[in-house]
Amino acid sequence: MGRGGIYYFKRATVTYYQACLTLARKMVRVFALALDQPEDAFDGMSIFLGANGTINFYPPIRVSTENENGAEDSIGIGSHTDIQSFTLLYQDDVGGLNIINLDNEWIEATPVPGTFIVNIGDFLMRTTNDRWKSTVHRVNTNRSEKPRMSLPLFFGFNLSHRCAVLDSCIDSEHPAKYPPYVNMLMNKFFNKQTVESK
Ligand SMILES: O=C(O)CCC(=O)C(=O)O
Ligand SMILES: [Fe+2]
Repeated sequence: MGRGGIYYFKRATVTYYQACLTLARKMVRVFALALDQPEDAFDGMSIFLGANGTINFYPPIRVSTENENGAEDSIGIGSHTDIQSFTLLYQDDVGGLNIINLDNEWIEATPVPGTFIVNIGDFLMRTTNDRWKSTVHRVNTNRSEKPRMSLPLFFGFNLSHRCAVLDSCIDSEHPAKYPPYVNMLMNKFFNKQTVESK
């Protein structure tokens, strides 16, 4: 890519990122209503937020090889949940993303043109007292002919936000499972500092 290419790449990336943020800020209003909260309940938490975007590239791996343990080598992403509030995930048409459904089975998240996948993250799961579950997902080795790309935007509430389980997610059968807490990313950062300074 020449220098001009980098310029257009940056411009397209920033434009995409900003459009995702605009969409995400609209989505938190839908989420608030769905959780029986005032529409603007999350607005103030979505200002100085931690929102990271990445571009994931999965090269095609046509030849299957074994590592020293006899297991098949893989290049993908192991099963995990995203830690922020939610993820807006664009994937191209190659496929390979799997999620665990409510029956605890791995299923394909088959690409649907013109759509995003929305993965609930751990932070929103805690905020909703586990009413909304963070999605366990993984990406398999790309065995297709062509490279795969995905663009996740991990949308988190304000890093300093001290958040409690929403009152609308608590009742006599569902007492609050979590004490008030500061945004997890911040906690993670502090924990890391503490461990490293020991
Ligand atoms: O590539 C994908 O479809 C998912 C990527 C992902 O799970 C992640 O970056 O956290
Ligand atoms: Fe993920």
